[in-house]
Amino acid sequence: MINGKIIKVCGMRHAENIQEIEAMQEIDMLGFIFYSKSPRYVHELPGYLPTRAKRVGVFVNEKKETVRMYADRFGLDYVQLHGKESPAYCRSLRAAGVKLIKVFSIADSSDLKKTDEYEDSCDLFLFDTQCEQHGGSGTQFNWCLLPSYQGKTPFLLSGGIRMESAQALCAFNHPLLAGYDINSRFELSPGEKDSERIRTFLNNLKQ
Ligand SMILES: O=C(O)c1ccccc1N[C@@H]1O[C@H](COP(=O)(O)O)[C@@H](O)[C@H]1O
Repeated sequence: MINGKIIKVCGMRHAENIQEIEAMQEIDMLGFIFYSKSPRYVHELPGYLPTRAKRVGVFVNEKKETVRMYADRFGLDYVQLHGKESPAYCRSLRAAGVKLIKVFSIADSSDLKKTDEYEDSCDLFLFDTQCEQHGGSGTQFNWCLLPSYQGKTPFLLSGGIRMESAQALCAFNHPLLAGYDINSRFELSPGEKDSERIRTFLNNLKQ
């Protein structure tokens, strides 16, 4: 955590890279993408999985049985849902013992209204940029829309966060901002994170 905010690094898949990134004690969550159309898709069990950082599995409109299978096989602490999953779908996975992050793609403030029916069904929301590929666009959305979020579920901020975003992130606040999720802007290649860039970003967040 940095300044009380969760730090999540998403799109991991190589054992050594996972170990290297997990060694940064500020990082709380590591994400694994189980969406086969993603360039970060995890097609085989990595030789190392995090033991300290929480494991987050990312899915898009997947069958519940498949999500449960991955949750068991990878020992997932959280599932992060980027598709059109319903509140009932979220509740039923949560009842099976996994924590739930529901993603909302934000293009205008009406998209924030969609969170209403998911209150009490999720542990965290995640606000991301609207894009065709469901996530990993590397593009930032307009954070100025977020003050109109008046729900009660804490949220992670995502979508195109990059090293240069640190100053703007420090200046941005919301009572329910729980943390930041970084992904494609910190890569050497899809699914391989650049530890130096991440280290610099974390240091900049501390200032
Ligand atoms: O990264 C992907 O390829 C991806 C594919 C499908 C769904 C989600 C995906 N990633 C998530 O997208 C957001 C934003 O990423 P970025 O910073 O814009 O690259 C993040 O939560 C990733 O977990």
